[in-house]
Amino acid sequence: MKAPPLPLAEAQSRLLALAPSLPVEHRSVAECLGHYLAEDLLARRTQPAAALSAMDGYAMRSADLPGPWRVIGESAAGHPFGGEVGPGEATRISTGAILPKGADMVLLQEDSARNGNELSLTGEPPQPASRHVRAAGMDFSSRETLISAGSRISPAQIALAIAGGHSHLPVRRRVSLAVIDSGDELVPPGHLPDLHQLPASNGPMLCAMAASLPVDIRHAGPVADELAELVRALDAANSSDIIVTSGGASVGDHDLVRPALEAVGASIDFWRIGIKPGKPLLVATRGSQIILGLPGNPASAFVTAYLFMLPLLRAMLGASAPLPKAIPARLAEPLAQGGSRMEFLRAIWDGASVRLDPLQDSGALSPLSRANALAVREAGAEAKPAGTDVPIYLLENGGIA
Ligand SMILES: Nc1nc2c(c(=O)[nH]1)N[C@H]1C(S)=C(S)[C@@H](COP(=O)(O)OP(=O)(O)OC[C@H]3O[C@@H](n4cnc5c(N)ncnc54)[C@H](O)[C@@H]3O)O[C@H]1N2
Ligand code: MOO
Repeated sequence: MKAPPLPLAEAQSRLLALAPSLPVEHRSVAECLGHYLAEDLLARRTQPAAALSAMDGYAMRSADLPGPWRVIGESAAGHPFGGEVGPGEATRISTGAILPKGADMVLLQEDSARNGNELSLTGEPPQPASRHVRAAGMDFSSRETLISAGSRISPAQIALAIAGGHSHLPVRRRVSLAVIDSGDELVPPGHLPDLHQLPASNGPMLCAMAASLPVDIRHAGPVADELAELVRALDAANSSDIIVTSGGASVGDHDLVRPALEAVGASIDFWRIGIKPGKPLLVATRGSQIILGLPGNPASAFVTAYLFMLPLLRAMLGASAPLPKAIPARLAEPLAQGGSRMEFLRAIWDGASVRLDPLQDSGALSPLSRANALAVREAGAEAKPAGTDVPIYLLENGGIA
């Protein structure tokens, strides 16, 4: 008897359990954007290393308020004042410059008047007195954890790592991914198809979804619906960490992904999951290689890539949270009751509410390209009135990782 389709969460955890842990390498910080940090990153220095001024003005002792003061020198960024500020004394100070010894306050130049070296208060003194002073260690202290292992490295984190004294970061090596289009009806992109044909669009879409991750991608096909052809394509991708096929995953006479996987000695981990679109998803392994057989319908391929291919890549790259996160969103219109599978409906989120695309056929690309969210309808869910919250997955930039 055929096994029933696996529930989504179970299928995802079975796939992620297969993800091998890739070796760690030390990569130049500037080349780490989009990688995941392999170990906690500790600060090698304190920032600011000493108390700094946050404004242009004068540094003095708050005990000497309301002045006047005598200006005895200057502390500029990169050129600290060598002496000490005593009672009734002040130094000129610029933004980012070290607060001179003895001073604990910065008076804005707009709140002061200077005549030669005589300085007087003309506006309000800072409240509290330390308002324009950045304390030593305000940002971070030496040995503090700057970025946790498993975080995806962002532009701000590149800056933080550099400020923390790092030139290289520990990250996993790049993943190699082979994407194969399969189907007799497919013609390569750019070729004008006959009536019985269509351009192979899934492969380039899947490559584009993964492109912003540190992944080396090879694209092959379209491969004909012949066992020998598929076997040749799978063998040609032998050295890739992951193979992703699309099409031929279902039960038709020409759906050859399963027999081809068996022919190359791969073992099927699971086949068919309880989601719509995307039911015929197939997961297999050949040694340490993981093979994802995605369904051929474009929306099915997209949804399974979003829920399985990208999380698998993230997990292999060391992400602490590889699965996408849903947020609640208010329905702009009523939602009909659910069917037997959990659904991922192509939807538009406008920042206030979510509206389903009227065309939900898994063979249609136009709703997928309009969508900026996938709205979830649980299996067997009751009909919901407008205004109810449903979980949605935001497709940032159309679903790139
Ligand atoms: N009797 C049944 N029929 C089907 C079932 C089922 O359970 N019983 N499942 C349906 C579901 S659900 C899906 S999803 C599809 C998926 O089937 P396959 O993975 O075998 O995909 P194909 O049949 O090869 O193709 C489906 C559709 O997608 C087009 N396609 C395929 N590859 C590409 C590509 N690279 N780029 C663009 N378009 C592609 C293909 O031309 C077909 O139109 O099966 C249902 N059937
Ligand atoms: O699950 Mo299929 O993916 O409904 O179209």
